[in-house]
Amino acid sequence: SGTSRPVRILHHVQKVAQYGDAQSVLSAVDSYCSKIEWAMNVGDLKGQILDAVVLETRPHYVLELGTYCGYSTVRIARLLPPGARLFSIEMNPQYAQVAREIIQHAGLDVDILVGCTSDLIPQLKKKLDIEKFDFVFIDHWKVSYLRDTKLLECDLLRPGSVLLADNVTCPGAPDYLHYMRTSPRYESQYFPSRLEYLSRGGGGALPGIKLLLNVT
Ligand SMILES: O=C(NCCCOCn1ccc2cnccc21)c1cc(-c2ccc(F)cc2)cc(O)c1O
Ligand SMILES: [Mg+2]
Repeated sequence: SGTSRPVRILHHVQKVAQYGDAQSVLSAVDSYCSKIEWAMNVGDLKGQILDAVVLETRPHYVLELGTYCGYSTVRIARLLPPGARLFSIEMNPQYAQVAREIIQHAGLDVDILVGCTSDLIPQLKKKLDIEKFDFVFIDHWKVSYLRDTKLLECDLLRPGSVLLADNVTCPGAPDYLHYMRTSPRYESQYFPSRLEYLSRGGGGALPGIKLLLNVT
């Protein structure tokens, strides 16, 4: 098909979600990805963990690594107090544009930075007039989690900053997981969950088989 999966998700959101209503945007993405085609959004089950951590942290400066369609970006932004700033890094310009339109449909204001984390993170201090990030959501290349966390440690984190990472067991970020569990700099907590959109809601391709085909 001509369009990309994120574009098909955007069209669904624009068709069924109420403009300015973040919850209806999240529900539209979740119903599309449960019933029509799987996509790698953090999803509603893990999204509830994300919500709880954001609410507990009450962050003012937030960084997200891996925007994709902007689903987790909307999840985070809808819970931030006015004046808080959310920056999200996406390397794929097409995905970044879809995310901007989904975030706009939710009535939220987020800065999407297009590029690779390894290039952008060292520039953030200078580029953005911010001191430190209070909360970081990590959901990009699993092989880059540890390297980018160490880049963040060079002066973008403070005592009490919270990092939350998706997929540390599936697909997995074993080096990151080991580092966070053994480094004296961090208190680590593991939230057991399930891969997004796998509980069969009926309809749509059986995601397990499709996913395995994709993975192989
Ligand atoms: O791969 C995943 N996410 C990453 C996307 C690329 O991110 C690239 N990327 C985005 C900004 C950015 C900035 N710098 C460098 C790379 C940068 C990802 C994959 C799965 C998954 C699970 C099971 C399967 F069978 C197949 C896939 C699930 C997830 O929840 C994920 O998040
Ligand atoms: Mg993920």
